[in-house]
Amino acid sequence: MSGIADKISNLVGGQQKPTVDPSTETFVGSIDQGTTSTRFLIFDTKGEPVAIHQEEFKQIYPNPGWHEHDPEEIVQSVENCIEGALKQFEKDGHSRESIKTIGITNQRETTVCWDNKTGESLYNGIVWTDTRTAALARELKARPNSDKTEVCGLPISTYPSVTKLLWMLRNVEKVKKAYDAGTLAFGTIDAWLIYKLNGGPAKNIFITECTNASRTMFMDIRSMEYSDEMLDFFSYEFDMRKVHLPKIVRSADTEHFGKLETGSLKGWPITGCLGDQSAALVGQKGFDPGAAKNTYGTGCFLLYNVGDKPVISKHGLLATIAYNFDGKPIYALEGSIAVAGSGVKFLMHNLGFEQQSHKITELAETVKDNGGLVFVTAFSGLFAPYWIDDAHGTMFGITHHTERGHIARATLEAVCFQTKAILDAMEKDSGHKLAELKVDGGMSNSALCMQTQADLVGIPIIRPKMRETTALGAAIAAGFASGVWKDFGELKEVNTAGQTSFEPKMEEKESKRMFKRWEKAVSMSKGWIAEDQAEQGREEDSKATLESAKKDEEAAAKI
Ligand SMILES: Nc1ncnc2c1ncn2[C@@H]1O[C@H](COP(=O)(O)OP(=O)(O)O)[C@@H](O)[C@H]1O
Ligand SMILES: O=P(O)(O)OC[C@H](O)CO
Repeated sequence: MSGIADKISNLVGGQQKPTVDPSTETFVGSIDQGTTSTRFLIFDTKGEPVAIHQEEFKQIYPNPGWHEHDPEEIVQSVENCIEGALKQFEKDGHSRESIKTIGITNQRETTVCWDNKTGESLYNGIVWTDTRTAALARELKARPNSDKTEVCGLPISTYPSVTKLLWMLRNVEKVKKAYDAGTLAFGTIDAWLIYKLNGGPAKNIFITECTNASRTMFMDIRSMEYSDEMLDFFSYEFDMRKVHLPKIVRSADTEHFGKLETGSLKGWPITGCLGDQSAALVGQKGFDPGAAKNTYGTGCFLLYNVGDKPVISKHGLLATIAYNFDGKPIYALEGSIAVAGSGVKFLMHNLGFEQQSHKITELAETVKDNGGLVFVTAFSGLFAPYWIDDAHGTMFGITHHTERGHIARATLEAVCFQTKAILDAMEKDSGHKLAELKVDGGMSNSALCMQTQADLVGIPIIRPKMRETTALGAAIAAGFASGVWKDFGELKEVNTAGQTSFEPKMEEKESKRMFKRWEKAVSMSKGWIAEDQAEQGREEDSKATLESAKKDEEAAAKI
């Protein structure tokens, strides 16, 4: 159970509350489908969550560098969370009729392929962190005119959805068959959820929201439509126009997202959707150009609002859609870090350090500094601003003095160093220095991590009391579409009370020295996948897929 869930259940104290007249109350539901867990929250109009249910789901790592989710399990987790939160909500005396609308926010880039006749997924979802496409990304980069950042805002890497789709077309028999039959549907998690929650093929609501679509590499970030140039570029082996791509719609919309077709909220409308990092920017009310937020979840993502025109980075950042409520898109510069909380989980699950995340912070507090240890947590290569896909996780500076506390501390510091590198790049791209940085996400619970962050970037780090900002952002999008809130002014009081400010305390000389060591470690973490290994990787991809297909067939034969 998350901190906020603890808080709510403490407030509720297990007691039955008197029933409140639904006509005097207004709430907005929010589905938050993250990388490691799903949540459903119900917010009041002051942006306070009054009910939450959270469920973790399976992380599947079939081979080194591979990371998958079961798409059906994800849908089930959403349905379970809705039921769980609603039960709590009604136990507290509220009526489901007072929930006006529902928003969705989700992990981005993770790619699902399904058959649009049966509505069944054809393979596990390939998660945004997955690096099996490193060789494929290199192959794409080597093609003529492969720098498409001007069009879609993203560099070619293992990260965007397109490489995951191409991999499935090459390696997954069922996906290839659906492609040949003309029934192959592709989508990110928003599209998959909207399709399934609306009842799948019966209704065939096949749409994607624009902040999510901007992570596929198929969308022109200016026109907000699929780009012919991008579709042509990726159509050298398979024709991208033969794959069904969902229609791109705005983030706040009363016409296209449909409604829930099952469960206790059957019939409730969905009127908002945002990729999770865009949602966090909205939840932090980063509506003005120059506003920024950094979300420390499974990964860590810094979004900087650049206003109504995209800024194409020259320093390793991404251009992305921040949100589009009314047909006038707002853009952001983004610095994406692949490993943040997942580094903490790695220490817990792979190295057996502790069993709870906050204990990793406590372990890090047992030492006064990193003891000279630097941990480049490049488990998925290194994302922004470096984009080194052949980097692997590497620890430098180990001596007889090194203990577990140093490793825990270096794990927390890794995300702070990368954030510093991203802020430096952002300053170069935008010509502005941030005055403060707003933060949220699970790992921002770690005061040690946030203090280290302030020390390394030299500006105050502002952490709100209510840190479910991602879910709040989706609720805001849905609430705007359906008239719960009418303008940004009405959100002035939302989530402002009780924030914590971490002020920089470290001497600049020391923070510079630490950062220099980090940069040295980054340069030494490169080149861990040699060309021949990359090729071998491709052969192994095919072998592994054949094996998994064989297992599927054997399982099917047993039924
Ligand atoms: N006190 C803490 N110290 C360090 N890491 C933490 C702490 N609390 C939570 N985390 C980390 O935060 C991550 C979960 O954050 P969350 O925002 O829920 O992620 P997501 O939305 O990606 O699923 C986990 O990886 C967890 O290990
Ligand atoms: O699950 P998170 O919060 O780390 O976010 C995942 C991102 O959307 C991936 O781009």
